[in-house]
Amino acid sequence: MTTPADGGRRPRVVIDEVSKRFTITERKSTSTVQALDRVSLEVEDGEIVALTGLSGCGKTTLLRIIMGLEKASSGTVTVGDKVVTGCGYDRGLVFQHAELFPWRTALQNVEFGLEVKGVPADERRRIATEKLELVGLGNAMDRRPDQLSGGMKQRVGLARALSIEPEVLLMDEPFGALDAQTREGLQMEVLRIHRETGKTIVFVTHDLDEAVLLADRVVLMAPNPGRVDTIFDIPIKGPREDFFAIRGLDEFAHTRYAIWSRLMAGVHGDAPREEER
Ligand SMILES: Nc1ncnc2c1ncn2[C@@H]1O[C@H](COP(=O)(O)OP(=O)(O)OP(=O)(O)O)[C@@H](O)[C@H]1O
Repeated sequence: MTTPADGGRRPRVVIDEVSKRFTITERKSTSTVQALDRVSLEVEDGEIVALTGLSGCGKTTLLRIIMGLEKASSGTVTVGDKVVTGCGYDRGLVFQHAELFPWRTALQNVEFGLEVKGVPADERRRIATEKLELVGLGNAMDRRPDQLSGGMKQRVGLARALSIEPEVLLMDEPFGALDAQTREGLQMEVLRIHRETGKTIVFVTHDLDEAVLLADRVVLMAPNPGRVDTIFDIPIKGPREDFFAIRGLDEFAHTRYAIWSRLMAGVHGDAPREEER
């Protein structure tokens, strides 16, 4: 790890040998699932990292441990200079479904996290308005969730996560439930917001296009037990918003193919563990 003492940049998130075992009780029998096995990963300040891999490889569990919603069985997660022991305002989470309060307007939903944080009313309104404008919902702030499209609800969820000014934005398949066009619009929004705010972003996706289009690095995980299989550096430099142009690049096709091949090797059971290679 680099530290300020040696002149290097300090990683924003350090995941150190994190393991997670769940105990499952079904009828009269008890079994355990090794959801994560000694996962280590460092995420640089301002970096975008995608977690991908087969169903059940522990992506959501890892994200929830970073968020502090789940406790690791062993190992630690450090965000900034603090070891994670629970939820905190330094991290914001966007879920696959925005989970908005149906009786509150978009503005009031975004204000909710700020209310919990104890921010005074006028300040809450100012911040919530600013974040809704940032995600392009300046004209729909007074609508309730049943008056918003799926994409608009996700934008409210994004604004809500950003309103507490987290250092790290965590997103669990944030666009997985949206149609292709809406999804692409939101992907571009995330890149624009990242350019404007410089937030560190860790997101879970099953969509390899999304992973390669948005991320600086893609972490491919493998199941049984959940672990890091391979980390891919994305060699596409410069602005990413022109998805049409990016998809036409050789680097895009090659990297996507490399991740897909490795993923398929796991599906067919011929992917040795890192230490066995
Ligand atoms: N609360 C829980 N109790 C018991 N087992 C759990 C719990 N949460 C997750 N698991 C198990 O841990 C493993 C990893 O689950 P997790 O949801 O993290 O995987 P995932 O990679 O996000 O899957 P998917 O891509 O299908 O969403 C799975 O075997 C799952 O059944």
